[in-house]
Amino acid sequence: MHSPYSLGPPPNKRLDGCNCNRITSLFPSVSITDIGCNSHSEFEAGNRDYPSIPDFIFRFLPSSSPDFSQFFPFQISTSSSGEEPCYAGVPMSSIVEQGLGVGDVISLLWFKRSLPRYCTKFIEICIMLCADHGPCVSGAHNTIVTARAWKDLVSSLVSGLLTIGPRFGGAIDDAARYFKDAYDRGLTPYEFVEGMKKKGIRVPGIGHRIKRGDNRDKRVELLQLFARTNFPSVKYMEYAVQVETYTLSKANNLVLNVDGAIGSLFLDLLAGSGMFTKQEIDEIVEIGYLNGLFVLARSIGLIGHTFDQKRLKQPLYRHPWEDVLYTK
Ligand SMILES: CC(=O)SCCNC(=O)CCNC(=O)[C@H](O)C(C)(C)COP(=O)(O)OP(=O)(O)OC[C@H]1O[C@@H](n2cnc3c(N)ncnc32)[C@H](O)[C@@H]1OP(=O)(O)O
Repeated sequence: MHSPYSLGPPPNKRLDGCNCNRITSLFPSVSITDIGCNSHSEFEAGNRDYPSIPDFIFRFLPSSSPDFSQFFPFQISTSSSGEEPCYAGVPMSSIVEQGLGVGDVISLLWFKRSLPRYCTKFIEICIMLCADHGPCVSGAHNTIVTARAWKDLVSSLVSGLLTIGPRFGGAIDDAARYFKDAYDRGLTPYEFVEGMKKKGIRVPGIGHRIKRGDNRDKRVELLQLFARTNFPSVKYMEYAVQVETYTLSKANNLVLNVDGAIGSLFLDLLAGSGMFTKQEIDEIVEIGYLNGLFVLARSIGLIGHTFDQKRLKQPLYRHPWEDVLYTK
């Protein structure tokens, strides 16, 4: 009787050796003749005409087989094996012909699906608005100091990126996590904020060094305007605004910051677009996809700061000693 594995085309000549022995041990129902090896003596002679394990799996094992995916520890959605690369199955030519943008590419590569245009436009606005915030913020400062030490582009870039974290640009995921949990549990802003205070945790997405209740962050306003105009629902964002109203009653610097705006609005995108199951939303929030938006965006600005320092041939940075309090 024919094994189901023997239905594929005959193996091509391969350079990576005969794996008959390993294939037959991985798949006990496969005989060496199924995969084109005529005898063990050929196998023992190290005949190189027979399929490699990946070749065998691709060509002989049905992709519906429960065994299939376990043999691919690197599972990717960018295919480079055909005539042109594909992102999550969408060929590059189609991406270009349809006039898609970087938001669409992110939706294909990160979320593995084509999202509606208002979603990909929102992603693009996040990236544009977070690309730079001047030279004085943590990331740009580090990058500038490194570039002025005449380090290369990659070193300058990563020295800035490494400052992204809970206090600077890296609070988007936590903002999404905490706002989602509080909203889904029906907590009032008072219960949420005071509960966080009892736990000794600052509310992620709230607070700014410079911005105040009477000097709002323009980026937040722009994101809110776009979402209110284009999203089917902004319930998480409205909840974050209610939290902000409460925190502003405590201190004038406790505004909804750009991390909090992106975090809450991305929850609205995930929940309102109808493109994600509840389980997928929970997984995205748990894994933490959203800080990636800030990392990607700010890389644009940090690269610009590196080029500025090199073009202007800036000398080695030395911090003014007047700032330093020398103690014993
Ligand atoms: C692009 C961006 O980087 S946006 C910022 C992303 N980060 C966050 O959202 C994390 C949460 N926020 C924070 O940690 C802060 O608000 C920061 C780091 C953003 C700004 O902090 P600063 O302006 O330096 O405020 P500072 O640390 O001096 O705090 C002032 C007071 O406000 C309180 N406070 C500040 N932020 C919060 C917050 N998110 N929740 C509750 N209380 C807060 C502090 O406890 C402090 O009060 P205390 O002195 O009685 O303890």
